[in-house]
Amino acid sequence: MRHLAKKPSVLLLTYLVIVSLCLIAFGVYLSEARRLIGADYTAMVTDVVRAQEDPERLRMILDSLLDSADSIHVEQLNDLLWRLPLRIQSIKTQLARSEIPPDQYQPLVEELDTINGRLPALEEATLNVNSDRVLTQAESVDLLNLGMDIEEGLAWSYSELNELLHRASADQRRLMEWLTLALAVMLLMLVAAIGVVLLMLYRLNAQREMMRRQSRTDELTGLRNRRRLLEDVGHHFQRRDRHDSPISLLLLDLDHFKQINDDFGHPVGDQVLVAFANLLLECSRQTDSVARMGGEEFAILLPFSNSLAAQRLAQRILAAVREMPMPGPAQGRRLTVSIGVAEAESDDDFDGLYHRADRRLYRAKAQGRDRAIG
Ligand SMILES: Nc1nc2c(ncn2[C@@H]2O[C@H](COP(=O)(O)OP(=O)(O)OP(=O)(O)O)[C@@H](O)[C@H]2O)c(=O)[nH]1
Repeated sequence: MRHLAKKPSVLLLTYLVIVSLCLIAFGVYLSEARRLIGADYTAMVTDVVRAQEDPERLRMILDSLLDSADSIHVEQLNDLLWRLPLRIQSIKTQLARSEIPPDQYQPLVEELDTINGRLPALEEATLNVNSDRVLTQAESVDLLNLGMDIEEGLAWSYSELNELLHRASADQRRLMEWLTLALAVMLLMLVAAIGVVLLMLYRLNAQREMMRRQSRTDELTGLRNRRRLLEDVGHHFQRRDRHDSPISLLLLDLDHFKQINDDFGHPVGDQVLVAFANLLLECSRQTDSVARMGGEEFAILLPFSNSLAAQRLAQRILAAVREMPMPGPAQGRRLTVSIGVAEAESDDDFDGLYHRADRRLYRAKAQGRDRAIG
């Protein structure tokens, strides 16, 4: 992931590939789903099951007719002969509209057409049958043979058709299952792709935020650096202009810090700087901006504080530094700080305020250090 995050072009490419796959899969799903919606096998199966009763009924009617040439049997036969072509035509139409490949049902259709073509012969053979005219033995055998041929043809066609429809229906169900699975996988991929992109955005954002924080933080002490202090200054001076509230600045410089470095080494000097930074945070308020300006020079910007409040803070810091426990080898060494204090005048900008505080810091050094001049 970290590896990928370094290569936005690879990420973009990966994302595009995933999205393209999703779109292709979705397109296939749409076309297949549309194709399948047209095939209503349930209705066809119902029709065929009903049609399967026809050959049985034909056999029964013919048996009855050969037993007794009653006009009711002739009527029943005529009714069936009228319905059979309609049924055959309806099934052919439904097959033509279905998604079943024609080569699979063509032999059945041909058989049904043949049967359809033989129905008039059956009708003709029973045309003159009535209670006054009994069929001869030869006529009865012909009628029976013709009837059995038709009956067997119908039974075979409908049974094959029934099986074909069940196969097609099972294929349809299987395809729907695959399509549903494909859709689920596609959605998962989409969700994963979006997740990856969001995660990357989050990481990028976190990195940018960390870099922004680092660029405005002093690495050693964790205090604000000069850049961050100048940002705060802009903000506080704007507020001062709106509300006419005072702003003061403390510039602090550790006394003879070079000596600490020389006597105990640079790492101990670093520890002293960190301890001093913590002390400044403890002495100041949340709203104050405590910054390390560089080396052993620090600044505290005090919004809503006049010179008197700033002097009081400076005195507190002077006292606290004198008492500050020194790290490890420097224990027992006394640390002091010199402070320049200034309050912004009404037409002051930050440069003016800074220079006044800096001149006073210089004077504090010149007058023997370990003091604040305001
Ligand atoms: N340990 C440490 N020392 C630093 C760092 N930055 C600056 N210094 C040292 O701070 C010392 C500053 O010395 P000077 O400018 O002579 O000031 P000083 O010794 O404090 O004397 P006065 O300011 O005149 O009281 C130098 O020795 C720098 O090397 C830092 O990050 N860590």
